[in-house]
Amino acid sequence: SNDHTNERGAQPARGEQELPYVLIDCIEGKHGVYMDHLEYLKKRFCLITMKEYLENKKILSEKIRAIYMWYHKPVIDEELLQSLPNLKIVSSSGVGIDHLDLKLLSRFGVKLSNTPFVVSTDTADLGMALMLASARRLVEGYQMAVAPDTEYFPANWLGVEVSGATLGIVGMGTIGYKMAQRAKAFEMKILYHNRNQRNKEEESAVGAVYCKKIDDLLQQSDFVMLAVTLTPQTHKLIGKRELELMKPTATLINISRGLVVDQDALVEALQKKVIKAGALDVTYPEPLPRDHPLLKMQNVIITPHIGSATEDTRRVMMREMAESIEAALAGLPVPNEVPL
Ligand SMILES: O=C(O)[C@H](O)CO
Repeated sequence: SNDHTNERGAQPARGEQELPYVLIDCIEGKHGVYMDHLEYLKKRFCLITMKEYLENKKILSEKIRAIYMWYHKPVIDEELLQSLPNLKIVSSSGVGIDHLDLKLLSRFGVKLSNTPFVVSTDTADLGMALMLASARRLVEGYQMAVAPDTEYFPANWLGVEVSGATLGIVGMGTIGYKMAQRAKAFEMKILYHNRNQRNKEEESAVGAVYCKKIDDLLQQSDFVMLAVTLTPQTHKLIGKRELELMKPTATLINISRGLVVDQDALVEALQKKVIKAGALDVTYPEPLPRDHPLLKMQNVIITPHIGSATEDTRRVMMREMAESIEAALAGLPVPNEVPL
């Protein structure tokens, strides 16, 4: 796909500036960036796939100046960094950076950028969708509606009410706050737990009440929404003890990272009805092995890590990633730079 040419398919003419070399994986197939975006990228960069890089390491290693890390690929390790002496920036898609070793990047003097804000609206929308779908049993309802022998019994097809219920948001960052804005429109009572309390204006705009202790939030919420970043502090934040603090009628919704929850403890809590239901956009691993108990439970909904998966958002993400690379290579302030 790439013969180290510029957008017109020709080697740059003498005197014409060579496009900066950017390492990218997954430019084709179902994991790839969109074809029209690829055109956009090719106008700005000389794209080198991982395969091409490995085949022509000697020629390419000094030329590559940026990595376009689309959905955690290529995997960046010490060996790769060592082989790229002129690498200036890793531009990573999405908000989460738990797939990267920040200390390693900083040791190699490589900058990092992500796309933190553009994903928030869609991810909050998905949190809402999971909460509603779980509470109103949409997946089961669909299965019942399309079953060949279906019969409708209005009296025994019951979910739980979302409006007026208490939503506990764990992690009141950009996504958490957007969740609160949506939940307000659903007339929910909103509790939140966060490292730092939001200011009074922000709290009162959405009617959110701060719980300094996560335990208070867990005990009072009908829906617990996880919207924290995965860090050593939030790793398995929700375990057996926390699940037991939740109401037996409560639902756990996870739109952050699978590892924020002790998944074995969650399976057990759902099996034993310690909590009512789970709605998960994230698990570990992803996807789960096909025989995993979470895939067989009636009270669990799982989506395939699609928080930011709308066409519009993914397009903005791709563009922002390219802009961060251009800025870094031009020595300009890098939009969405992650401090290392
Ligand atoms: O962090 C994000 O933005 C998504 O989960 C994809 O990595």
